[in-house]
Amino acid sequence: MFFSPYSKARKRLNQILSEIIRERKEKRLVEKDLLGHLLNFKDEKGETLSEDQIADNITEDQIADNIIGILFAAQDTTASFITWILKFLHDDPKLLEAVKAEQKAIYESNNGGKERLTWAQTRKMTLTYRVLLEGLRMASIISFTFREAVVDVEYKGYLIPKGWKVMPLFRNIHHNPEFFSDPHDFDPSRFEVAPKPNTFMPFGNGVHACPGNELAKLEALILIHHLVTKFRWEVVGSESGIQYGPFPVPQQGLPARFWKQSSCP
Ligand code: HEM
Repeated sequence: MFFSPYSKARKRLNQILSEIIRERKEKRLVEKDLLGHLLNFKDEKGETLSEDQIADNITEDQIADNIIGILFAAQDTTASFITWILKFLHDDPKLLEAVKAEQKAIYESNNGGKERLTWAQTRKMTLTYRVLLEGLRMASIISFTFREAVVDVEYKGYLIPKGWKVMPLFRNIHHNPEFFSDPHDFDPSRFEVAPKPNTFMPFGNGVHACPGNELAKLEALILIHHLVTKFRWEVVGSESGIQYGPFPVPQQGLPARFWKQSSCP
């Protein structure tokens, strides 16, 4: 059961958050972060989520729940995504060289990294961006989601009655050769052409699509920029296969050694 260590960690996170909430309330601290927004949220009657004395614990639990939900949604997904990108680049030295060349040109135009990487530059990382999209397709970090049919739906001759749960399998869609030729090959060039609508949904779709979509890709672009311009890395003892915990990562993780460019052997 992969849930038990998570339950323990969750309890600990709940405690940490309760302490932070208590401290902020005692000191009347108004922070502008997510917790601050939830603590100071006012409904249409002007009441905050945590003002209601009777339901105080419930609302605090709900606030903690939301924070932990976002930590969970944001942290391990992005870590898993970046791990796969490093593996795919490591496994394809030619592609890695091409990505390095793209990033080196930006690095040089920033006076050898002395000036900061800009937002505009992150918008021009064409090849690196395609590597990210292909990584998201191949790894399909979130393999599926749940929805409920709110009305009777007829789909390809089948009736999905109102109230039935539906489970779209992103991984299967992303690995379907009808939509992506040779789907098990890592080939960023396939994204030179936009995929057909609703065939590429690494961040889901509709009202509950991932709000962290752009943030996760931006983090990966920034990390790759610094990594390939300043470091070299070598995977040690890589094994083929996928391990779920619950998000997919390469079997046994991706043990790797990193060197700063100046001290490369
Ligand atoms: C590579 C990284 C990420 C992947 C692959 C990913 C993927 C997804 C997917 C597939 C969903 C479900 C959408 C649906 O059911 O249709 C989702 C939901 C969500 N994600 Fe992400 N996500 C990533 C990073 C992030 C980050 C960085 C954040 C926050 C900073 C975040 C916050 C959320 C939240 C709050 C939801 C729930 C949205 C809702 O139910 O309305 N995710 N994500």
